[in-house]
Amino acid sequence: MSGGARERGFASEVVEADGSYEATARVVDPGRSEDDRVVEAALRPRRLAEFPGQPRVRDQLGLVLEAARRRGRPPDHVLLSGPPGLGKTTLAMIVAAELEKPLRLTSGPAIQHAGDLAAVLSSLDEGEVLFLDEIHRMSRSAEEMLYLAMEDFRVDVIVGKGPGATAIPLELPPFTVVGATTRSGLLPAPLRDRFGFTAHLDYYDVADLVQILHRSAGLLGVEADEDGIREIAGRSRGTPRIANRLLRRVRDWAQVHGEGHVDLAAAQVALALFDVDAVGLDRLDRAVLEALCRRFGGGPVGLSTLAVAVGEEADTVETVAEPYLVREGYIVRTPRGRAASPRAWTHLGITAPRSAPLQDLLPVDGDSDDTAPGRFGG
Ligand SMILES: Nc1ncnc2c1ncn2[C@@H]1O[C@H](COP(=O)(O)OP(=O)(O)OP(=O)(O)O)[C@@H](O)[C@H]1O
Repeated sequence: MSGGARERGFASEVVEADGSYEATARVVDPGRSEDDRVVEAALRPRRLAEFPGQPRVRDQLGLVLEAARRRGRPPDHVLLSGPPGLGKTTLAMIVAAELEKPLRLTSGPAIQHAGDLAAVLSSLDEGEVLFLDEIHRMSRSAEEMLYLAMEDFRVDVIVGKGPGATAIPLELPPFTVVGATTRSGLLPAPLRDRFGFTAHLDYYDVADLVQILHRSAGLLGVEADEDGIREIAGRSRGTPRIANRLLRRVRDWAQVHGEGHVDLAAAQVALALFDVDAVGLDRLDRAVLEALCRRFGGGPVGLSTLAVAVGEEADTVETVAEPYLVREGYIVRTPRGRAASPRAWTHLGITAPRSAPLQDLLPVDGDSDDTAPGRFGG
């Protein structure tokens, strides 16, 4: 996000300070790496009509924006939720482009004090779009200031300290907030209520990813055939960011080992080289499944024991491998630990022992956030 902002020279840009987009060696990581940062700016669809997938969100957002345009007023504030890499930043940019207004970008972690937010809000021009990424990570004091600003287009600037402090109201021109979050459950209700339009982005199905990959291949000048694109789409975990990244790795392979043409064979060999299997699992994912099935008879086994078995930190297993494995139904989180589901045994090509715990285990309630268990129509 911030790299793209810099390239476009937006007037106010706040770079996220928490390292949440830091580079990662995992080719199937849904987070943004440094390498992605550069390429993503070029691959983002610019208008709603060019945005493949998420048809409901696209139609609803299109209606909200068109109505606002006809009224000549800024639209309601927009909240976009969903896992990383599905297009929240892209849609925020599209909102501004469709309204033909500038976009300001900042993020929750960058707004730690109400004063930080006041500075951004007071510099907005009429109709501008303010993109607040990771909005659930804003400080409480900034959140309270945002309620007022979103509802009444006003901020109270506190002058002075202690008993002598006074609040000076500052009128703001009407503007639109586009908030993005991977954890909508963490947003306080009063903040959520200020958004007139809320959309949840879901994982993409393979057909949508195929469309996205064809478009990206065109923009990158990569020759790619349908079978090659399909193969990449099927391994992309329902996530456009991962799809675009895998396409670049297959293109690299094709350029070094062939004529640069992305076809089925190139996709299969290149993605095997990068340890991404036919359904998008990587080495860590498979290590977790192998340990669970081969060493612990399918579980249930505690997270820390499982982590030791795969030689990783418990936190890494829980936050990096587990969300996708749970979402796709390979493992189940139970009150007594992690258990392999029938899909895990099938994927490893092992027959589950009769004693394997399959049906009698219930998932733990309240485990989910926007990044874990969901649906992937791949
Ligand atoms: N529907 C789509 N069509 C084409 N490309 C897409 C689509 N959605 C996302 N992308 C591409 O995927 C990449 C990641 O998208 P984006 O940065 O908008 O995701 P995000 O949801 O904001 O992620 P994060 O939560 O990490 O900020 C970009 O290169 C973008 O162009």
